[in-house]
Amino acid sequence: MKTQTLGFIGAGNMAGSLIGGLISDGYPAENIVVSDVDTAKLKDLATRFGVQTFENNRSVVDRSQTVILAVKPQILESVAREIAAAVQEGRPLIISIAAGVRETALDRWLGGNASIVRCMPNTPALVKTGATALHANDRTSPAQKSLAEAILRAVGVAVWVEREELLDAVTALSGSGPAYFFLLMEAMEDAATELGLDKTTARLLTQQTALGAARIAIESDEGPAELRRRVTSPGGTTEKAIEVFEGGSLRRLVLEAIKAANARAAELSKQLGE
Ligand SMILES: NC(=O)C1=CN([C@@H]2O[C@H](COP(=O)(O)OP(=O)(O)OC[C@H]3O[C@@H](n4cnc5c(N)ncnc54)[C@H](O)[C@@H]3O)[C@@H](O)[C@H]2O)C=CC1
Ligand SMILES: O=C(O)[C@@H]1CCC=N1
Repeated sequence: MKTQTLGFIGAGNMAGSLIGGLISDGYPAENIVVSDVDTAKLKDLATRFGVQTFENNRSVVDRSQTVILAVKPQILESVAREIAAAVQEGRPLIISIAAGVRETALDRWLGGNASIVRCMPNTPALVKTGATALHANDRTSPAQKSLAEAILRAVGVAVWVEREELLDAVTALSGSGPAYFFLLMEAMEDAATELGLDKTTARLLTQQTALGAARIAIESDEGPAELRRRVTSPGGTTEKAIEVFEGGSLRRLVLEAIKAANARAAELSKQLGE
């Protein structure tokens, strides 16, 4: 996989996260090409990672065995139509990371004969701790599926979903999910500073607590409910905090938030064409 040229159209947050993760996994920078309409974004990625950059999307498609479409969902149709003439039967393999854009719509915009893997990664790909779910259209060969999986697995975990619609749920869970944890971290930091800790100490303790909790959750055979119980001494401090969270319907709020993100993904797909 690392000998093939991998192209990115769109040099924003998610492209930067994937490229950073791939390069730290040993993907040669000279085999990564990137295009964007924003030259400052291209300069940033070239400086940070040493990748080759182009202002023309076709230049990336022409050079690549695999192209990752990393533009906003609303821009994807115009980009796909622009590169359609360069997309032949099954080549290059197209990987779309756009939220809420269906494979059938993308295939139509690309001229109707593309091998498409649609996936939903997340920004922790930058530190090789990404979580990605993938789905492929019928035209994608087993070798192309393995290639897409290898690319995403290089920057974290990668799982396949059976039905494409489930990518909306994945988007709501792990695509957007890092932001939910950051929100909780922000709130915890603010609370700690209100209790008198200085900002630096509050941040460090919050970050390490998040990391520690995630690592225990990953390494333990037990689920989060049991791990939580182990922190919660009867009559102690955690119990009081958990009572406040439960009393404030945190679970209902989380359910509503994730359902709202899921609904937005479905709405995007209706707006952008199915
Ligand atoms: N940011 C995130 O956490 C995640 C984002 N995604 C998906 O990734 C895609 C990109 O999102 P971000 O990186 O956050 O957006 P972004 O706004 O940071 O990056 C998009 C880039 O596309 C460029 N662009 C705009 N028009 C273009 C054109 N015609 N040709 C080439 N490049 C063009 C922009 O200049 C920008 O640099 C979206 O479809 C989003 O749904 C998926 C998973 C997570
Ligand atoms: O907020 C968004 O629409 C994108 C998709 C998942 C994360 N960021």
